[in-house]
Amino acid sequence: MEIPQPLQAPGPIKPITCVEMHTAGEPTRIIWNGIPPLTGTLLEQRAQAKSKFDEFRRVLMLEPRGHYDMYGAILRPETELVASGKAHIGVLFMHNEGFSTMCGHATIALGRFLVDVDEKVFPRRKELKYDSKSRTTTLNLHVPCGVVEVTVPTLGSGKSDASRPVSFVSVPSFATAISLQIPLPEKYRWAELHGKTAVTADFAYGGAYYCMISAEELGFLSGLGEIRLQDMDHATKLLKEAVVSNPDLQYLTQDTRTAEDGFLYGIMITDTRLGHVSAAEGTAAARVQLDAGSEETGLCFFANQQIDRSPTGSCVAARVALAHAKGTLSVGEKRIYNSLVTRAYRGLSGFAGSVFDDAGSSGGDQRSVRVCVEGYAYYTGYHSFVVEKEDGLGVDGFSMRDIAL
Ligand SMILES: O=C(O)[C@H]1NCC[C@@H]1O
Repeated sequence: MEIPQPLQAPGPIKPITCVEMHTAGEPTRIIWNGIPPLTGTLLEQRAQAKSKFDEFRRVLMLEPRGHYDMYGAILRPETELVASGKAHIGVLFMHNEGFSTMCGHATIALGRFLVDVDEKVFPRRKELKYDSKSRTTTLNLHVPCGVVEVTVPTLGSGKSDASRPVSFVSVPSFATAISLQIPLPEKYRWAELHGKTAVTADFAYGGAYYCMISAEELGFLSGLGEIRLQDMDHATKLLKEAVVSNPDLQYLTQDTRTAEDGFLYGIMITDTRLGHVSAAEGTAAARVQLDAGSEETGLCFFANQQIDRSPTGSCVAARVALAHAKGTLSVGEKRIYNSLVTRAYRGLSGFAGSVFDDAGSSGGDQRSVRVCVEGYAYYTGYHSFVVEKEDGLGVDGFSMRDIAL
């Protein structure tokens, strides 16, 4: 793929150049040029991005260049694991509130992008191995939670093949609590509870920490069949606050390499009653399908109540680890995870998730499994962003939601 040249904008403006993709409807703004100087290990680079250059995130994620639900990936060609040969390239993930530890949908998009670009953008591109039997290229991506192995379908020309799914193998993933009662002090209760003072939920890690709760348990008795976004936003926000503020529940998110990464990233509302949808039921004919035995739908609120359009790859890893811990998904068995978008638009495909291997058997944590997540990503365009010096808004991105809600 030809990478476009940055705009030659007037004045002392540094253009930021991005390629745009979507994975199951969720955007990834891949930033490859105009990135501020970040040095050291990947986590040190993330700390500098947070403390010194937060305007870089705000200007690209928030309005008028982004929107409340925008997602970004910053390429980091130099990291400690790239230097030691354990990874080919690093990446930092960002969203409306800050930086995340892992992102599956962006990993799927990055897989295609990194196979398609040249050494100018991806210095170690030449080191990637092409397997002619499976017609795939594999690469190791250094993400804040560790290293994920990405397998990208590749055409004879060396470019990525959009007609087959990209897959990645997650970092060791595990359930942290099954059917846990979460007490809800009065200030954390919402209308649909109708007097209930606690809810039951599951917790799991898939590179980031998630809480899984059924729509019914939240009080939405029609499940995700009736989508009440604002009410679900309110309920998940309160539930997250109830978990995060409860000292007895801190252990649920404290099992990571760094204390900074042990936080509850998202609430996934599940609905197992919404099983398979035939192509005829969707709004578009199915073009791509992943084969799997079972299928379920979810809606994920993450970061500052951002809504994932995709089935949330890192949460698929968490959900597969959870299903395995519950004994409902055996090694190698595939399950399809839909988002509301992939359920509605059957021209898109959900993510397939399966237990890849038992991380415990290779010397890791006994409870952990590595999960294989598969999905499709597509290019949507490219941007060269500028900020003119006369622009009164400067680099202060805003969100209409903060003003209006
Ligand atoms: O697919 C994922 O894992 C992500 N999508 C947005 C929120 C998560 O980081």
